[in-house]
Amino acid sequence: MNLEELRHRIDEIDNQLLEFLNQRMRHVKEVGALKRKTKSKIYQPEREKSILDRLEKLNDGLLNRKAIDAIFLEIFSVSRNFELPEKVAYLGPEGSFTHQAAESRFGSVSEHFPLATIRSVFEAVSTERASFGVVPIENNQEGVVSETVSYLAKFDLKIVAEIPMPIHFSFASYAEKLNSIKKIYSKDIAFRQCTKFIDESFGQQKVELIPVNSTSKAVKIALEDEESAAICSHIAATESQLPILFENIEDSKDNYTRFVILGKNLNIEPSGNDKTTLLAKPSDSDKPGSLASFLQDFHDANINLTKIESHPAKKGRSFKYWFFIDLDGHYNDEHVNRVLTKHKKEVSLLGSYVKLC
Ligand SMILES: O=C(O)C(=O)C[C@]1(C(=O)O)C=C[C@@H](O)C=C1
Repeated sequence: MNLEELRHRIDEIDNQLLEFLNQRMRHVKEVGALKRKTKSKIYQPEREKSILDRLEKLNDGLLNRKAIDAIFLEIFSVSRNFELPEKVAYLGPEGSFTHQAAESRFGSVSEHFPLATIRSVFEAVSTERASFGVVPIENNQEGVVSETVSYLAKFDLKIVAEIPMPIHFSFASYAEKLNSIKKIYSKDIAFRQCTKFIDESFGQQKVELIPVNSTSKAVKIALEDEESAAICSHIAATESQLPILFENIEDSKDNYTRFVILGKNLNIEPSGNDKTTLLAKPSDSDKPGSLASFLQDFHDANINLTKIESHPAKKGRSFKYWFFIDLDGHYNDEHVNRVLTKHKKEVSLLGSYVKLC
């Protein structure tokens, strides 16, 4: 087939795709109407995951799982916006890794808006200015984002989904040669995570590393000054059209950040592969063995705790700690529910959601 014939075929397939997508949206609108009547929630990540899993199994063509996810997550996003326009607050600024994470899950049709602090994302969801909020909760090189954990304890919000995302840094600048660069701007965490690249590229050369509040801010400064560069996200450099000189300059290729989606409701159905997050404040925590006996109940119920981190309770002058716990399973699973009910006075349930990492 020549180019013209191939394009003709593609056009015909696109026409059919459009017709099918419109058919799909008609059903989605009916689902939306049903949900309004029964007051059930629009975003159902466990249903989306089961569609993606089914399509992956069914698929015998060229598309891989990543491609299927990219296409269908965008379709789900359009669907949800048909049912009810979605507003998503994220920890900004625009071009931050949290922005990238939010768009990867909510698609580009949803309205995303950046907020300057983690606290303001929590407030936006609490006051229903946003239907969902996206914040980072931990990085596998740096540990937990304790601000997020503190606000999970303070606000009455739930984790409705998690987004694990590989963190890649780009090196962007208008400079034509590396040796004309005198200053590099970035967040201090990014400098820490790109030390090999900086040492190897600028070991002999005098270059100033200047920490700023965000990698997007670093891009803005580097746009104005050809003798400077930014270490930033891919999205931040490309949106501002700052040329990327090197990609993936991070020391560890296994650098992942886990983001969480915050919502107001807990009612996410079990998917069969779920994670539950809790904040535990074991009573009598001053007594020897109280934490051990609390944990023993999880062990006895055959519940796998995948994380336990102590977190300052920030109550008065005392040095009391709470425990931030992740476990395998859903709060509706019989064995999980039994232990949570036994400890209901000591435990705040932060959410059960599809396990992705
Ligand atoms: O099945 C539903 O509950 C829908 O609202 C439809 C749909 C979809 O597009 O397939 C859209 C949003 C939900 O998050 C899950 C699935």
